[in-house]
Amino acid sequence: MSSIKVECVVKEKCEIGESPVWEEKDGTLIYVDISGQRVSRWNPATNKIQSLRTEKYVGSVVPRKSGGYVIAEGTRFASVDWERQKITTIVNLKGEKSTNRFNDGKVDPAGRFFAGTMAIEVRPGELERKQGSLYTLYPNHTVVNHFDEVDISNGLEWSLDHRTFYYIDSLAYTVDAFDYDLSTGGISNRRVVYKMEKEEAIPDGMCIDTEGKLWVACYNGGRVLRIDPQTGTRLQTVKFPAEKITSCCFGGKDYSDLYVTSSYKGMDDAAMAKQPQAGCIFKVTGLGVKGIPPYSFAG
Ligand SMILES: O=C(O)[C@H](O)[C@@H](O)[C@H](O)[C@H](O)CO
Ligand SMILES: [Zn+2]
Repeated sequence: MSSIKVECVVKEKCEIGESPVWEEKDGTLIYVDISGQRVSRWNPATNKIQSLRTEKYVGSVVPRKSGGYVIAEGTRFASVDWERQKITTIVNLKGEKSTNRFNDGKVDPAGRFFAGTMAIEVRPGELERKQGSLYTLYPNHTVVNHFDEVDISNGLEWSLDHRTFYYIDSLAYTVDAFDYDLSTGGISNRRVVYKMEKEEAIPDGMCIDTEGKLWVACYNGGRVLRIDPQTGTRLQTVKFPAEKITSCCFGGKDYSDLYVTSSYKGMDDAAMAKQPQAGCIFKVTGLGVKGIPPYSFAG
């Protein structure tokens, strides 16, 4: 039995930390602070953080094959030239309400950037329902809207054989699956693969391990679950000293550490005093499983 250790490694807090991605070539972790409006890059070797301010709320950041990053920010996809610290619009969403914003996103195994939207929250979890959509930015910069009526578009992942797309609309309290057509990026045949239990609260970001199991961040649940999407069962629970756990990714040597983001937005002084590490990024070691390298946007 391995011994699991949870440690707060990024102490500079995020209001809403999200979208962690491990960069193998530099040994760095990129992530966003959604409402803090920044994209950040943390180097564990030096413990230095570089940040770039965004104009609007930034839902997610992904690596780009040609260098730099792509972000889903406000209602646009934009490229980030990290060297020059410059953000440039790739495409603005057409027909998206200005009261919406991008949330979580991830690149598929063919280099397409999937990201969804939601209404801007009045307070965490309080928002106009069914306003969001799921989009894909293709490498040729066309944008496809897959479906709308989403409450809070969140975690995305692909099965190891690339034939299934996993997706979370948070307020459905489920993890869903679609058949995935890797050649076109098309999705079909939606079904539920996991239903959250009450104390697991709101499903948020997620990632996959090399055994095809999903790690699901539980917002207001202070935990990450390992679930088996084949059987719909929970295999493991890892708890954190912060309730608002937002997302996770594998990283570090051989992708054997789990990096977990969190949020302190909406917490009062009493809650902050009880959870002084809310907003940190945690590292979980000793899980005995590994993740897979992230994909990069191909356009
Ligand atoms: O982290 C995210 O994906 C959203 O941007 C957050 O705002 C929370 O999910 C939300 O507040 C939960 O209700
Ligand atoms: Zn999220």
